[in-house]
Amino acid sequence: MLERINTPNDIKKFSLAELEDLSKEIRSFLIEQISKTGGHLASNLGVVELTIALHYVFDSPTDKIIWDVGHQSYVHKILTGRRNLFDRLRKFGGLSGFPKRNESVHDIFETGHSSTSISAALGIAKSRDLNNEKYSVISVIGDGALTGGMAFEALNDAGRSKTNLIVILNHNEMSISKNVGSLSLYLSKLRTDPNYFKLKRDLENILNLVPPIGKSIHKSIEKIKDSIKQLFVPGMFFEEMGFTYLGPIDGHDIDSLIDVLKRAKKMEGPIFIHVITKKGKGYVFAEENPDKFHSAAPFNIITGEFKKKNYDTYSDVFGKTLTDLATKNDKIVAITAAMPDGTGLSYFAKKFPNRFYDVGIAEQHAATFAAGMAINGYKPYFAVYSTFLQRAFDQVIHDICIQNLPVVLAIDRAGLVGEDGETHQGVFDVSFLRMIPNMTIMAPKDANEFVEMIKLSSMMQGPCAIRYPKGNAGDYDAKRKVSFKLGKAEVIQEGSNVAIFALGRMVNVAINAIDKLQKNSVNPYLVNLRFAKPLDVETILEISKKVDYIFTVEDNVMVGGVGSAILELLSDNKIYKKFYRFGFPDKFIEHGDVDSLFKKYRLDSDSLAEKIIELVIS
Ligand SMILES: Cc1ncc(C[n+]2csc(CCOP(=O)(O)OP(=O)(O)O)c2C)c(N)n1
Ligand SMILES: CC(=O)[C@@H](O)[C@H](O)COP(=O)(O)O
Ligand SMILES: [Mg+2]
Repeated sequence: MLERINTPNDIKKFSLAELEDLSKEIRSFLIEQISKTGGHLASNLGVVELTIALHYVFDSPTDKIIWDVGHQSYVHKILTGRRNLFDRLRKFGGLSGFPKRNESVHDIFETGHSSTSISAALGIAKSRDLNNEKYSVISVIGDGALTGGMAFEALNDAGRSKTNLIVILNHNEMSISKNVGSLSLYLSKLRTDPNYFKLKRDLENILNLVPPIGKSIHKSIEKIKDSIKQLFVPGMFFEEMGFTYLGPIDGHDIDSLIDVLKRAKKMEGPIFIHVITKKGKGYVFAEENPDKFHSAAPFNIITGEFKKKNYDTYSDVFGKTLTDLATKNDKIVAITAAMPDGTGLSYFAKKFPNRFYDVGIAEQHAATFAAGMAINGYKPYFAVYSTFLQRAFDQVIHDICIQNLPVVLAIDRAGLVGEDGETHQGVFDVSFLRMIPNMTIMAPKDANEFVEMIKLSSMMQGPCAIRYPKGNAGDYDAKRKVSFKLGKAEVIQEGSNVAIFALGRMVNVAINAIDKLQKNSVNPYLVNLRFAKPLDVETILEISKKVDYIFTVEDNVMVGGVGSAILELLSDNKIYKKFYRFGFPDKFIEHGDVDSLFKKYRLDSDSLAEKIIELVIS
């Protein structure tokens, strides 16, 4: 059947049985493809029927479907003519794993970070009304994404707006890990108690039988109705917020889904549809371990096994080291915004469940929550992906740094993350943290240094950030002591005439360029900066005075990065040398494997050496 689908119109004449067959075919296709490429399998398996029903009932792209986070948009991509591109899903130059407007007219709004879809949908709906146009606008949001503050801000605004808008909650009780929070408990209550739904219908029928006798009596009856509803009716929270609540609906029953979507399409005002799904549906290993198949590496379909990982990632090193430190320091607490596994904090959570906090997809709250704990004498570590820390920019300034609180930002996935692309590359943190007073920023060149940085951070009296990359941390010995001091760089190699100042992961890129440089008679000083703030002013100035050429290397955007910081320092000290910055340009970095991207942006060792040779020799 898939062969016959090139646009959503192609499914509109299908019978229910054909739609059900189609859902099976799509599931097999997803499992087959993602087992080879990797990708967000479990979330997509969970929305197969919902996506089919949406495209069956609505007319995309006239009707606008907006996917929150967008990691579950693969089925939508299959139905909108992109099936043949799945061999290159998330590969360099291939199909994106998220909605992209330049990929298809059916991708209405670009996403990647969570909890934005209701705001975007409301904006589109409001502007549609200003234009006197008629079409449906639908936001599809997961229960995990619904824990994000923006989603509440948007519900709050949309509910009183009376605007025609449909919000579909895809409720599977999972974020990446088990979903958390009181709203999640409330939703689960609605999901698991079938009496609620029946009671709602019965109650409404009974209450509607009460005849409106006289204006004031009518008012009193309405009040009584409201109080009774308040006590018993499911979805009352959403109803009270101004939405018409429909549900809960079995999200794997296409017939019911089509029915409810058709009803919603005809209704006025904001509608909230509560759809119950199973994350990983239809693939036993993903159903049993939805977290492992959330952002899955390639796997064996028959056994459900991933290639064995025989190394520690930086996240593992972080999780293990912090757990170690916390055994000796009972003030250490750990915070995540819905990423306990990705950040390595699951080690900590297992050993210290009472000192571990998963606050949901709520980075802003997490940062200020950390500040609150610090006020009371605790030492909070907020472990967060670089890209998601962007959400908490003001909280870092206003709640942590102004009060100079000893919160540690453990910034995972700093620099390129690769396959997730523009929305996820962690290439801005040095720039946006560097300008904040009181902030210290470190970046390790390897795991041994990383362990020292974590230890140092546990003793710091003010805010600090450690940024480290995704992936293999290489060999390390947690017990090996690295000579290390706050604000001091490491001079790896003495040289003449040329200096290279490199930060974090890029130090090794520079080390690997040395051979080629020396073969071409370029003998540089090589400095591992370790600190992007405060800079090691003494070492940088001393070496800079001795050379004619200065190169800085970082895996951050060049705008405002550590290269800019050194340039400012030299200028302030009236040292004017030939200066060249290696880093990411002033553009968003697309998806692809990290090696290809480093090559494209000429940040691999060969490109580095070639450029330096070109500038110094010619
Ligand atoms: C601001 C932000 N923080 C964290 C993430 C990482 N993240 C991606 S998907 C996800 C869980 C989403 O859960 P849900 O919305 O319920 O979708 P499901 O995968 O269950 O279908 C998380 C935490 C993100 N994309 N954006
Ligand atoms: C969609 C999203 O934001 C996450 O699922 C992210 O893709 C996870 O990235 P990692 O695979 O690096 O943990
Ligand atoms: Mg979910």
